[in-house]
Amino acid sequence: MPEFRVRVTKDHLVFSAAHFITFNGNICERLHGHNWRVAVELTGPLDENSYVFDFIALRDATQKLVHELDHKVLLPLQHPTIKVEVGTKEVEAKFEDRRWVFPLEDCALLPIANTTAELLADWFAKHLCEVVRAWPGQQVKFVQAEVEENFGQWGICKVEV
Ligand SMILES: Nc1nc2c(c(=O)[nH]1)N=C([C@H](O)[C@H](O)COP(=O)(O)OP(=O)(O)OP(=O)(O)O)CN2
Repeated sequence: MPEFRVRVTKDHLVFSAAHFITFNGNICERLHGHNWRVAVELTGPLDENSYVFDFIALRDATQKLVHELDHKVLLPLQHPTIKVEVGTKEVEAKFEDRRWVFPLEDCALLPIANTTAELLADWFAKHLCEVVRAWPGQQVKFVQAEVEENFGQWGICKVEV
């Protein structure tokens, strides 16, 4: 049996956002930004339209997620050492003796452990999985999301539906 996939990537599937990650234990980056590009791919059999999944529906669902992150500060809610406290108007992030305060509306509060390209791809893939699962008649097997942090540097996550 041939394997079928659909893939969507567009010039507008890009979000400009700020973040900082930790790596190698306790090294914490300075706050900085990227123009992150997103591509998504679904694998599965063909339906009665000879589609794996409608490109348009996949594009629009991905665009909604991109919009949630665009022009935001990306903050990880499950980081072991970056502590994020969400107030009514502001968000405070602390790492060791460093502290950042942002307006609440400027933040994307993400249930992930670090804002790496890989974990952002995981966030996209899991949200798209929910969209796909709710789609009538779909038989998609895998959802893959790819996030490019800088030119040619992609984090990729593939999840089973
Ligand atoms: N596998 C991963 N490796 C790295 C990630 C990641 O998410 N997954 N992230 C980073 C940092 O966030 C870093 O900021 C990457 O940004 P980049 O601009 O590519 O790195 P530079 O500091 O070298 O910036 P230049 O503008 O290219 O000098 C690192 N690794």
